[in-house]
Amino acid sequence: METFKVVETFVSINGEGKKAGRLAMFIRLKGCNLNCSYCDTTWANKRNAKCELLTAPQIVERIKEAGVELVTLTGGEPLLDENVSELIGSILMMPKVEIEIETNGSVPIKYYKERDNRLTMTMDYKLPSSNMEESMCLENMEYLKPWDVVKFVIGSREDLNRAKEIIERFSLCQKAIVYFSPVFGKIEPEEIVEFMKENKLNKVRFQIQIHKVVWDPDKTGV
Ligand SMILES: C[S@@+](CC[C@H](N)C(=O)[O-])C[C@H]1O[C@@H](n2cnc3c(N)ncnc32)[C@H](O)[C@@H]1O
Ligand SMILES: Nc1nc2[nH]cc(C(=O)O)c2c(=O)[nH]1
Ligand code: SF4
Ligand SMILES: [Mg+2]
Repeated sequence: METFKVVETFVSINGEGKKAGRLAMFIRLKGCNLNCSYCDTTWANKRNAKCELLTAPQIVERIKEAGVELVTLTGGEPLLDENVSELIGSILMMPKVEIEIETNGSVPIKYYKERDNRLTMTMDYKLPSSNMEESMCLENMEYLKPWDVVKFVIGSREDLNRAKEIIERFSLCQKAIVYFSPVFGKIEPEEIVEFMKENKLNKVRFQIQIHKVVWDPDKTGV
């Protein structure tokens, strides 16, 4: 049976996205195809990162034991694993369980177009300060569902202007739920709110990663 490279599993409150504040079981898969300037999980992307090789039924068992109703599949980049749809299918077999996938915007999401709102894509659009913008898969914008999230993680004024451009170019606020969030500690959060006010971004939601306020920002497993 296929196995998945799991660098950590833990239960915490979800600190990001539209399900923020709710208890969630986090499944973090190893490895990433990007190298964002601000990445807070570079340890999980290293070739020699320690991981467990777990089958889909083993992961499902962990979720059942934890007794949570929300699963956040993250990484690294979770959609890089060629068998990930098998894992997603197994998790969705559990009645009541919802799954949210944190994906970096560079991997096609069109393969998941037959889905309902128990499967949410929380997709980044990587802005100039990440140094990864050229890797974005723009075709993904056509496969967003109304319950999906597009997240702009902002580190500079240039990022703010670019985010606005992209929102307009792809009518993103009509297609999905849009968030602006600061690169932690890199930009005054107030500057983002001022930009939203100046530009009347009524449909954009502002968010700060909750877990970095509750715990030490460098702590893993929370
Ligand atoms: C660690 S990534 C893993 C999932 C996927 N690789 C991605 O980038 O979406 C999860 C989320 O954390 C965000 N993130 C990473 N480092 C951050 C930082 N220093 N400040 C704010 N958000 C950060 C990413 O932009 C992404 O939205
Ligand atoms: N509490 C908590 N919430 C999160 N939401 C998304 C996370 C991620 O690393 O993808 C994350 C995380 O690492 N911790
Ligand atoms: S895509 Fe996600 S995991 Fe990969 S380097 Fe960027 S923030 Fe980190
Ligand atoms: Mg995180």
